[in-house]
Amino acid sequence: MSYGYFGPRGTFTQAALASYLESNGVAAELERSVPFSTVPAVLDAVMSGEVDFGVVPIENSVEGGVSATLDALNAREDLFIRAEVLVPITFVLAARPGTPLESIDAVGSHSHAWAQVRGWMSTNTPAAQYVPTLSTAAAAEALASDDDVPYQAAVCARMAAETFGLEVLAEGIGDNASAVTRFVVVSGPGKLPASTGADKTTLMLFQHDDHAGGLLALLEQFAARGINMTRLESRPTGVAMGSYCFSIDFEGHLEDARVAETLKSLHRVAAKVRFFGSYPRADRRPATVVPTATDEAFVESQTWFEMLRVDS
Ligand SMILES: O=C(O)C(=O)C[C@]1(C(=O)O)C=C[C@@H](O)C=C1
Repeated sequence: MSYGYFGPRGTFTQAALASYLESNGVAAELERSVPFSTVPAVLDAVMSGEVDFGVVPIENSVEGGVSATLDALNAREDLFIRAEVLVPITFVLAARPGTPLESIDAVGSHSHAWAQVRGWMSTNTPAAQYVPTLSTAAAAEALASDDDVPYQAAVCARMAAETFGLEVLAEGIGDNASAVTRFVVVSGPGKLPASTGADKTTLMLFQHDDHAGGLLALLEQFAARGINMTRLESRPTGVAMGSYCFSIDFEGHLEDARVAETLKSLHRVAAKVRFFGSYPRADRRPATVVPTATDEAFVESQTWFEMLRVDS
């Protein structure tokens, strides 16, 4: 199997891939994995078959959904999430060896990373301008190799600073010490990972039109079948101002009766349902299923219904 990730070397995404490979007993595959400089490039490589799996960030506990990933997944057909990985995010401020903190007037990093260190930066380098880069590690790589970069420091992972020979000026600079980013392992069509009892499913829902109660009509399908959602985000469809679709993660697997029933109902109610897969939860936390939403409860109600036909 071959793996691509949002690179270059030293991104948090590479750390997520390393953790995924290790937990699957194939840590050595990291050496052969291929970095791509943007999320769309990772997904294109999966679609073209250049790599079998791609790893991209999808959600951060401080900044929320990674729009670049949600939109890029949406813009491509036949991509499915096969696994998720959680990585604790600890940022360092790195610079070329010998750079004094006081001399820094511009800092490069990924926009998601910058948003997570804003407080520390405004206290410790109040004059520093932000320069956006493609990833945290891209900021570190360019700083180490290019004399013309318009910044003197990068916000990145310690691994990126070490990989590119930068000095760590400060560490643990995130405003929220418990920040976590969730990454997903994506592949083309294939076998759905087996149900484990601790799974998540990801969908994108499209409405027929914008009307009062439109989102409620979609959401009540989940509520009525006892399904707990873990993320809900609206994204512009790009068709017209005010036209939105909804990206949703929820507890459960396609093989669970309550999920199957919900999907069938959503197919009736929504203009379009994109199914991005069911996969094991990284934290292995079992789904909360109320007694009225278990597989047995659904089988029992189906049996009752069949009996009505026979007995009446
Ligand atoms: O730039 C990186 O290192 C990434 O892996 C991307 C990314 C993100 O998109 O959220 C991942 C984790 C951090 O929260 C900051 C940046």
